[in-house]
Amino acid sequence: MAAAVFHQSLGSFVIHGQANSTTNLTKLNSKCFKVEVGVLRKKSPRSGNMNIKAIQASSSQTSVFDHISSPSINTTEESQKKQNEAALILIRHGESLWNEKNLFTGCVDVPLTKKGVEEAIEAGKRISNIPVDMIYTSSLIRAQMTAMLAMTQHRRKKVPVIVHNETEQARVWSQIYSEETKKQSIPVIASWRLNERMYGELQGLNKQETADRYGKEQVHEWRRSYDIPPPNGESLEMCAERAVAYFKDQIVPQLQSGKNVMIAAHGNSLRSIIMYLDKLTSQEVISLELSTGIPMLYIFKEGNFIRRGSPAGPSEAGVYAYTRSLALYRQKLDEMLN
Ligand SMILES: O=C(O)[C@@H](CO)OP(=O)(O)O
Repeated sequence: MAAAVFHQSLGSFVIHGQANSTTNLTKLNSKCFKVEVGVLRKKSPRSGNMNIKAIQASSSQTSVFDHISSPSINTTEESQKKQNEAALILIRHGESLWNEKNLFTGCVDVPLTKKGVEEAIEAGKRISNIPVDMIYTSSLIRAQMTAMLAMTQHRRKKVPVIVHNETEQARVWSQIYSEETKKQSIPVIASWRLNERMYGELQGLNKQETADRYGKEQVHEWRRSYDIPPPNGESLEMCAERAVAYFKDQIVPQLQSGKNVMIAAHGNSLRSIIMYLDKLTSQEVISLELSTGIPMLYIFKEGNFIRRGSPAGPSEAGVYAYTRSLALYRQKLDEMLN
């Protein structure tokens, strides 16, 4: 079960899955207290001012999430733009073979473990009622596997199709010649800018052995500080320069046009994006931990990102109560599929 936890003393929070997960490095102490998933009022003043009832009452617009076949719920691109509302799902990849071995991975391209595959499928179940129009992944296989496995669970059953624009030939050779087939597809765009932070000379080293050798504090600084890079690697700040820039340049315009977006990426590239979305300070981001395979939902509305936390299940009431659009989308899926 996912939970978001405030760290009272630091005023920041962690997002984690199983308490005993090997990838969850967060130690919860007595100063931490749980809050309802997705209601991070303290760190999200924009969302903190709203309660669910108020939001239900205020969201009387027509749906922006509807690309399913019923004509009664289709909206034009123009009205989507006007409404300016879209879902944003972030997923850290499932456990990789090097997570399992406790090795620094960074930009080394290793696949998921069996547990990672299961985590990705579970993540997919949790978001199976949330609309997805575009998928962004890093160029690394663990993020791409996660996105594809998660989408096998989506109730809408659109087909994720990797966009190949790396050369003109690749672009031409991967064309789809049916408008109907295109409509039933979800473009998947892979970019190295969403890759894990490049871990430099730590890549391939065992995390425990490195801590034994250089000291726990030094290794924690390399792993979690904002601006201290590991030897010949990227600091979180350097990672943010490419990942957040990509998010702002490529992904925000899609959200602004009403497209619902899923991003499958990595612990640190997502930490940098969440730092931007939640306006965390460089001190607060130190305590931000993401477990493997836990989806997190934001609503983009009127230029703001409103954190909705992690859907614990495909029908979690809180998620759907939040916007009329999401509730309608889910209802239409129920009607279509039942
Ligand atoms: O090894 C890595 O690439 C990352 C993510 O698994 O590790 P860390 O938790 O140290 O940032």
